[in-house]
Amino acid sequence: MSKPYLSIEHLTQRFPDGQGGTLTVFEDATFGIEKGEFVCILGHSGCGKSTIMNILAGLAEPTSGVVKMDGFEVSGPSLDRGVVFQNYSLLPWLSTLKNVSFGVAARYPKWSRAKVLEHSRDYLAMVGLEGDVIHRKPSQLSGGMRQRVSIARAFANHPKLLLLDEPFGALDALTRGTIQDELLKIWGGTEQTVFMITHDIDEAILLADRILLMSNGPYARVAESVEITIPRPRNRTEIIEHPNYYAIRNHLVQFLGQRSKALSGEPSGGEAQRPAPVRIDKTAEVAGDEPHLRAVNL
Ligand SMILES: Nc1ncnc2c1ncn2[C@@H]1O[C@H](COP(=O)(O)OP(=O)(O)OP(=O)(O)O)[C@@H](O)[C@H]1O
Repeated sequence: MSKPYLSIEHLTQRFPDGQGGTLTVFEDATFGIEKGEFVCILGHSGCGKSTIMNILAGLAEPTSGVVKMDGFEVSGPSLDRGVVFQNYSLLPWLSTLKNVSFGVAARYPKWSRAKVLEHSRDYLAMVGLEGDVIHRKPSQLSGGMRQRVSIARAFANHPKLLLLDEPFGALDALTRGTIQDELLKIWGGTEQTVFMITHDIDEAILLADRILLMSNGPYARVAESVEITIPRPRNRTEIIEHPNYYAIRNHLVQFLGQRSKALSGEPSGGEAQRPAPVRIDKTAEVAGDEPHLRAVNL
């Protein structure tokens, strides 16, 4: 079997627990992501989602295990991997426009200055930032605006892998909806692979091809990989009418409410810990087709 585009193998992270002992956040986590896939990860606070993302970004080293992208081991940050953090991490001494354009200029060194600026402006406009505001420094923007700059900066670089850590958390519902739609549009028109942390179940169902479910730490696991069996294009008002919507949603809620606790706390014993695939498809049942309801209950 060929390896997935992004391959996470035996990933283990331990930290000193502050009391002379060791905290094992996760151990031998093993999963893959295909090129062009949109994958969301859900799990309770502290299970290790940001730790996984930092490792995928090349910003942190795991205790052991490897991450390979396109066959090459990830080590250190790269323009191929774009990151949007919860805390937006903009450069405070640069204007909004320059916060975006400096990355674009690095990504496309042959572009003229005018082209770099035009491209950067287009991406800022896409997240609703136009006019005078793009010449302001980050400190002169609201939290939601800063978050939008950070999103524009990551998207404008067309990274092969887009890593999003709760990117819409600071946004009001309306802006959030608009930017989710923009994200889907950008992603749909490219071969970009997206890995996104969110705490919002409905957002995950709207956006993802697959949702990875993490059990609680310590010894957290990427326990399930739930396929979102709802065709695209998806629309936030119509998606809830789809026969699979509530079946999938209930499965996710049940996992986060109950099984995430029950599954936590077991050392791996050195075995690769792979998520169980879950496919819930009520439409196949209705059609009287062969049964496709394969929800795996561990
Ligand atoms: N540098 C560090 N040193 C010690 N412990 C750490 C360090 N970084 C993270 N941790 C611990 O690792 C665990 C996982 O943290 P992480 O931030 O990855 O969780 P998370 O799932 O992203 O949480 P949240 O949803 O709240 O952002 C937590 O128990 C945290 O306290």
